[in-house]
Amino acid sequence: MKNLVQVAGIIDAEEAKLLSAEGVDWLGFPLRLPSGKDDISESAAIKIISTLNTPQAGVLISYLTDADEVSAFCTELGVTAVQLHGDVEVEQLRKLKAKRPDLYVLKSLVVREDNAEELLALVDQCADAVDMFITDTYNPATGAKGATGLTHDWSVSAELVRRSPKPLMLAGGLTPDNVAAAIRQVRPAAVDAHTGLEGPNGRKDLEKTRRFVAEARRAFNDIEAA
Ligand SMILES: O=C(O)c1ccccc1NCC(=O)[C@H](O)[C@H](O)COP(=O)(O)O
Repeated sequence: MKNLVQVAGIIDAEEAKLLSAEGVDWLGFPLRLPSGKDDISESAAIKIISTLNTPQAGVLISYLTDADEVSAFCTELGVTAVQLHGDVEVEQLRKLKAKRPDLYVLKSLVVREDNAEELLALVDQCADAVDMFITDTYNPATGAKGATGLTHDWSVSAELVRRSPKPLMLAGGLTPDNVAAAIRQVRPAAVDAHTGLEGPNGRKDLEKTRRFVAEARRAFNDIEAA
């Protein structure tokens, strides 16, 4: 799996249609968030996911940590990929892969000021139990681990790419203006954006999405050719 573009935080069918038309590969649905403030209902997400055609896919973004619960929720939603954003134990990751070999499992690595060594150790520990890692940015002011709109030190993500035997998706504060530079520095297999593609009304903006996809594709091509 490489050169993939994901956009997260889908709020309705109209937004999903816009993203699909602009060539976004994976659509991320954050659901059952600890805040209790999901942007979309589960029934609306199920409807949208049922309209997506392979290789396009819907991805559950979740803080669930129990393999059985994750598996059941993925079945309910009809997703083939799940992004685990919580502190999931490696045993649960192994259990999930054993139970659901059909499910593409992404494990988040949330980058803080001083946790690079911890994340490198996590990669060593979990790599056999996941299909992909995703780096994201911690916001110390709010405690948020996702959709912060903040970039992190990309040299940490680049080091994680070099260390990981599994592909890595880069997220955290990516926009049409910085995604190409991020790809050139980090050399990830995939990129993801959420708030950086929103307009003032909080919906994904057509021009930002179009530019993000074009810039990402161009940079992926460049690093492949180099
Ligand atoms: O997208 C969310 O609403 C979300 C909420 C809580 C945890 C994770 C979440 N999303 C994970 C993602 O893949 C986001 O796109 C990622 O955090 C990047 O967001 P942004 O920095 O706004 O581009």
